Amino acid sequence: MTHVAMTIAGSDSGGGAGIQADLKTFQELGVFGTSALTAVTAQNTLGVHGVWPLDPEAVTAQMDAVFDDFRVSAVKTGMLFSSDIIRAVARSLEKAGRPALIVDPVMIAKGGAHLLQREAAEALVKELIPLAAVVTPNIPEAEELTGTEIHSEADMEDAARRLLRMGARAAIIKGGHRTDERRASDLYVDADGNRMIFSSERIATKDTHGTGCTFSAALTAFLASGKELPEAAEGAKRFILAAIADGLGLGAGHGPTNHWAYHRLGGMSAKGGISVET
Ligand SMILES: Nc1ncnc2c1ncn2[C@@H]1O[C@H](COP(=O)(O)OP(=O)(O)OP(=O)(O)O)[C@@H](O)[C@H]1O
Ligand SMILES: Cc1ncc(COP(=O)(O)O)c(N)n1
Repeated sequence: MTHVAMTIAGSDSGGGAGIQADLKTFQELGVFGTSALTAVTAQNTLGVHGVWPLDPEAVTAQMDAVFDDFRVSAVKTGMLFSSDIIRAVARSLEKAGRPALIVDPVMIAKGGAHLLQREAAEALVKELIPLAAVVTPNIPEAEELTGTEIHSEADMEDAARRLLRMGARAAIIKGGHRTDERRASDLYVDADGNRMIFSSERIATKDTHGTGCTFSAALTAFLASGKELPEAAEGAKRFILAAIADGLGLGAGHGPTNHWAYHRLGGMSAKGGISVET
């Protein structure tokens, strides 16, 4: 059976993040990728050089066209840019019968460019988080969404539980930004009472452009192909670890990760590197 996933995200001309990272990741994991583009960015490993959002109507039309013709098993959101686009996305998802939704609340690119307008964080909380099977913020995004400061694992758990209270069925706070920590550890909680830490060694590299997009796309692909949370989260952690560890050395700035590394290393059978703590 062919599983179909959808990404609703911005285009990264540099190919390491956004819709390009998502579709490459879906393909690597054997899931047919469809998409709704929200914005075009002119971007390379050195930064974001321009952002052109699409009309919300164009986002709705893309989503409706796909939903009218395909059985989509899981949908992820990435860069949504404005509250108008967020509202359009939420309406289309409702119309489509609320498919399994992975919300990656993309806000600011590494170089500081705003991929979500400041005032749109509220729309994310009101319109999309309540529809989410899982929400996957990094530390600054979790702080912004929950109005808390995160300095420790306990702070990560508190923020994750706040996201559950906002209506998400599960939350993963990604620890990539805690560069003072020796390991890269992500905290998972869900509404069924599970709490886990997925952790790996922290690879010393500057090539981490698109790690968040790639992680959430892998999570989406595993969910689309029938895995349950939290097993899908463990798979996504393995995928991103392989992609970071087997870097490509492209570009002069923060280079992309290697989307084909996981497959090449033998997929889920490549057990090394990850620890799961409950
Ligand atoms: N240097 C690293 N070594 C190993 N794993 C990492 C490293 N940096 C990030 N990760 C992992 O990559 C995934 C994405 O995490 P991160 O917190 O970097 O997301 P993000 O901030 O959304 O991405 P980006 O910084 O590219 O915007 C998480 O599973 C995180 O633990
Ligand atoms: C179009 C687009 N979407 C998202 C990100 C952030 O990417 P990430 O947080 O995965 O590095 C990006 N740089 N560009």
